[in-house]
Amino acid sequence: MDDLRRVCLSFFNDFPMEDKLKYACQPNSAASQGYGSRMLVSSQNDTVLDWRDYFDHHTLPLSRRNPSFWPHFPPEYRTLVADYSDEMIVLARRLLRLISESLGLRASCIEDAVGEFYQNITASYYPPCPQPELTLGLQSHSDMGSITLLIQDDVGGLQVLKDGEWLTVQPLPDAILVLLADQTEIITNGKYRSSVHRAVTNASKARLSVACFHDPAKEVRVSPASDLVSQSSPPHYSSIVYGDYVSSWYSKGPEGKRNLDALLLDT
Ligand SMILES: O=C(O)CCC(=O)C(=O)O
Ligand SMILES: [Fe+2]
Repeated sequence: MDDLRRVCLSFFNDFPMEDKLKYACQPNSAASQGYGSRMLVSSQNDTVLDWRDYFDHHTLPLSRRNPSFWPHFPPEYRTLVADYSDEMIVLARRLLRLISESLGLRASCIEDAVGEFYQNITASYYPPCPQPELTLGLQSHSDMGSITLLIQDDVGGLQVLKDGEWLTVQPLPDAILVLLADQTEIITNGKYRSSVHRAVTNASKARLSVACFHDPAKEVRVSPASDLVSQSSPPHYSSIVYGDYVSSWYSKGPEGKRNLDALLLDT
């Protein structure tokens, strides 16, 4: 984890901008792989940008993994990202099995509902911000997919919303933070909630985090697990094709959990 943080930080800090831009993601396409600073594609000019640069890597399934699109410096960068991807998918699966079992479901229930995992790894770099009170590093959102595994450095700035209050997640060197995401909330019919989080900036130090997302394929239709739904326990969410969920997220923006809230049924 330390090695991964080190090489990611080195890409943002040690590369001249013209070299970084050789890896630029496509400007008008949401979630394209590469280096960028603008996650949301909006037709409006008044969009508030996050105080963040990022590098997004497509890591799984292996058919999407092409390390030649990733930074070639430091030399071990690409191997470290690939190895990290392989380790994190094992952990993500284990956690989803435990979550399924904790609800009395068969262990593979959430995995079966997600189908083949689409994993992306995003390194986020938040430069020092002269007036941190005026902006956010990353606006309030919940992640779209099933489960996110996140590591951060020792600077701190990640906050999670709990009972209406923003709590700062204290950085711990060896901690992997587990953030449940929206599709797990749908599949578990709200028994597990996706976490609302954001990143704040600070005036003096740059901050790095690396998030590993695990999503369904775009064509998968996600709905509450049938074993959790009965006459006495009706579904709380309408089903949705994951690709449609992603499109709406990118076009409207997250604003906390508004995209998930739009699926809530009146029960
Ligand atoms: O930088 C962080 O700690 C949060 C990153 C995050 O939430 C994301 O990339 O979705
Ligand atoms: Fe997130």
